[in-house]
Amino acid sequence: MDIITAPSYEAMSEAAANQIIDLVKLNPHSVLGLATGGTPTKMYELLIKDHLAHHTSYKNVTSFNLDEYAGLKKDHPNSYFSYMNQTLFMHLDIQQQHTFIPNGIAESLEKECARYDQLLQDMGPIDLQVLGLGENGHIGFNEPGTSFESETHIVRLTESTRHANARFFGSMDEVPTHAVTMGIKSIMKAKEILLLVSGKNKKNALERLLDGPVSEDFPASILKKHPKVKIIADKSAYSRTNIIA
Ligand SMILES: O=P(O)(O)OC[C@H]1O[C@](O)(CO)[C@@H](O)[C@@H]1O
Repeated sequence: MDIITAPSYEAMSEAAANQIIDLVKLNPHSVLGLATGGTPTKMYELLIKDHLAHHTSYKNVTSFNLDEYAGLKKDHPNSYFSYMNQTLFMHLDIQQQHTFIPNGIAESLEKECARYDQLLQDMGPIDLQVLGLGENGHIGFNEPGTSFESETHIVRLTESTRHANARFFGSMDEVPTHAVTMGIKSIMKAKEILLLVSGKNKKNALERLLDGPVSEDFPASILKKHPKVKIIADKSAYSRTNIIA
């Protein structure tokens, strides 16, 4: 794993956006794995800015999102479908039919998981997977204890994850209890992984990732086994090195 420290959240986001822009310019048919949450929002803003200023085109790009809450309609303001549309897709020339997000209101979530795995198999592998890091080490919605062999599956969210995400909802009661997420095995199939870590509340998780053992108790630790992982952390999340992005 390579780790780069950026002096600020903005610099971290810029380094991440540049990596995506370079990839899409090099291969306009790239398959991107995308994350939601607070961490990548600035990166998405910078992708839009670049698209408007320099016309980087996404019309042949395919994207797969990591996860979606179970039980939220697509047009719910807190669904990851809404998040992706508003934060990124509607501002780019990406084709909606090339953007994939698990359907959290499918009649059978089990069948939805199988459908998503099939799509990943048919259209993958993902060229670049963007990840955020949960305070408890989750990646996607793969909570501690998830099998490293997992593919897309339904998860019961931990109280700590629901609590961390309650800031996006009116109250804790409104935060869904379950989600559909790409599994660890699916994430590990990506050719390249970009893990973004920002803020002091992620400091312990990042230290545990770097110093701790590879264990299902801490899902992100599996990234140590991937051949091509870059971590970009801002200074408040990691201050051990002075390599600047
Ligand atoms: O970027 P945040 O909001 O801290 O979230 C970290 C991770 O947690 C999730 O929001 C899932 O809980 C991921 O989508 C994200 O990558």
